[in-house]
Amino acid sequence: MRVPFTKMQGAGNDFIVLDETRQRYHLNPAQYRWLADRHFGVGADQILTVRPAPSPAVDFEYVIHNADGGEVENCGNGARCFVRYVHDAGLTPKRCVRVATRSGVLTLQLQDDGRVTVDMGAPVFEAERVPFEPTGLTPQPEGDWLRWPLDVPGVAAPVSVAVLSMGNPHAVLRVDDVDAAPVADWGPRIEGHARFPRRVNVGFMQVLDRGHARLRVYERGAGETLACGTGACAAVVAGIRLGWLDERVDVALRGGVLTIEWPGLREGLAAHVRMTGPAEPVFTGVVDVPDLH
Ligand SMILES: N[C@H](CCC[C@H](N)C(=O)O)C(=O)O
Repeated sequence: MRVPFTKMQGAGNDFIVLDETRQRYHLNPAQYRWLADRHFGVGADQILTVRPAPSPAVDFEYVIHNADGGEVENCGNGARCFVRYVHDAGLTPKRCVRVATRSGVLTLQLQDDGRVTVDMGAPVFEAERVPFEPTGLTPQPEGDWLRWPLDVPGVAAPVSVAVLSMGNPHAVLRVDDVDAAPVADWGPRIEGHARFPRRVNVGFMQVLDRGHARLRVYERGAGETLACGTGACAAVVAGIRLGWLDERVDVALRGGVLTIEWPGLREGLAAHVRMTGPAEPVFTGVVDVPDLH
């Protein structure tokens, strides 16, 4: 099947954007995996699909598939690329766009300097809504929150993780040096941990000062990416609640810098997280997607 696409990236997290506002391609997980494959397909961390608004309350539907072909609830870097795409493609004259995802509605604002600010909604802390299964673990209180001593197979001592959702699940670890962090070793062991029924995105955060952090993320369904927007949001929210960070933080990831703001300790935990960062088109193309099952 011949499918036009636009390749985009947000802080090095890269995407294939498919426009289904005029026709549906009805791709299956094997075909999404093929598209994302960096040797046999186009190559990307995620595939983002633009669909018509499902209700008058939003402008578009925003659908996300990981490189492993699975559909997921949210993608922060992708949201920035989404609004850049729909504006540049002339699908909307608006510079502020509301989109429906599987996990809720996001508001996306194109800034004059080309960056994009996304209202990512409120973080979710209830374990059962992440979802996370803490039964039998003794929480470790810190700041106004807690961490969990996760028993990671093949790792001698329990690993302290903060657990929360940005619509998608996140486990956040604090490390002294992201460059030395065991991302490739611990990432998959935690991503597939039995206490995360829907698996989890794993963030490794180094706190530089109360307004600056470095972060690497081993993403659910994609492996380590150069940046993870929801991961940056989750890491900053965790750092604020645990007493390590102030409410506005510049997060340096391997592919770029994201600014995350969350006034949750001042305005209440239901305060929304705001993320600002880049969104760039890279190239357009047409690809013949094979029949795969
Ligand atoms: N791997 C994530 C989806 C993409 C998130 C990331 N690319 C972002 O920018 O938020 C998950 O399975 O929940």
